[in-house]
Amino acid sequence: MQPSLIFDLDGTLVDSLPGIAESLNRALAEADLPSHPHPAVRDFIGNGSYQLARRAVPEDAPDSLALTVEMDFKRHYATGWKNGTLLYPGIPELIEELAARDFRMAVLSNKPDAFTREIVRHFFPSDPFDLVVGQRDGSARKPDPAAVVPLFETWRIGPEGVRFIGDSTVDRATAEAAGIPFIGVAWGYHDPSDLGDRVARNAPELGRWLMTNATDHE
Ligand SMILES: O=C(O)COP(=O)(O)O
Ligand SMILES: [Mg+2]
Repeated sequence: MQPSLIFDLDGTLVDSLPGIAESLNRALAEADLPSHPHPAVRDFIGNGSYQLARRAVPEDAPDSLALTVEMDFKRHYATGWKNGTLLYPGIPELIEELAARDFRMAVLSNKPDAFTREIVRHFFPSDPFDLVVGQRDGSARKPDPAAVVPLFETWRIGPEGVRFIGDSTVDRATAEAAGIPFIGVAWGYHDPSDLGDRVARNAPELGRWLMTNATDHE
């Protein structure tokens, strides 16, 4: 039986850095704050939109300013993501092949839930995921292992039947805390050397690992 697969979104399925950086820098400009180049914004991504804003404003800025920048970021990103989000090479083919082989799949992101769903719907119109979960008020957020509970409930399985695929130390920590085997991807926003000993260099390699692993467990 194939394992069920949890995919991270930003930095794993899609390169969302250009759209995030553009919307964030517009929000910062509105608050008369300096903008950040893309490599800096890349390091702010991973813990959701509030942390994105918090890391982008001066360290001694009050939380109220970070909240304002977060709100304005979301306002710009509601339309801005469309011009600055791209699928990584090989990802649509990989997801299609996994779906054809009856892998059960989900997306778990720290991105706000509405954006997560909209982006997944846009890039994966065939609806290959059983569940798409983003960040909602009051819901558990990666690296809290409780974030994966809705997926276990949907699939009615425990961690041993699941694989977690992500680009960040946040994903790795979530998987480890939940007892799920983790596979890192080297093309995202974090140093691959921080992602453990299974880090795929490209989508075909990830596909081979996932499909071989499936056969191993049959
Ligand atoms: O937007 C973020 O901060 C992170 O999003 P991700 O969990 O899909 O990588
Ligand atoms: Mg990510």
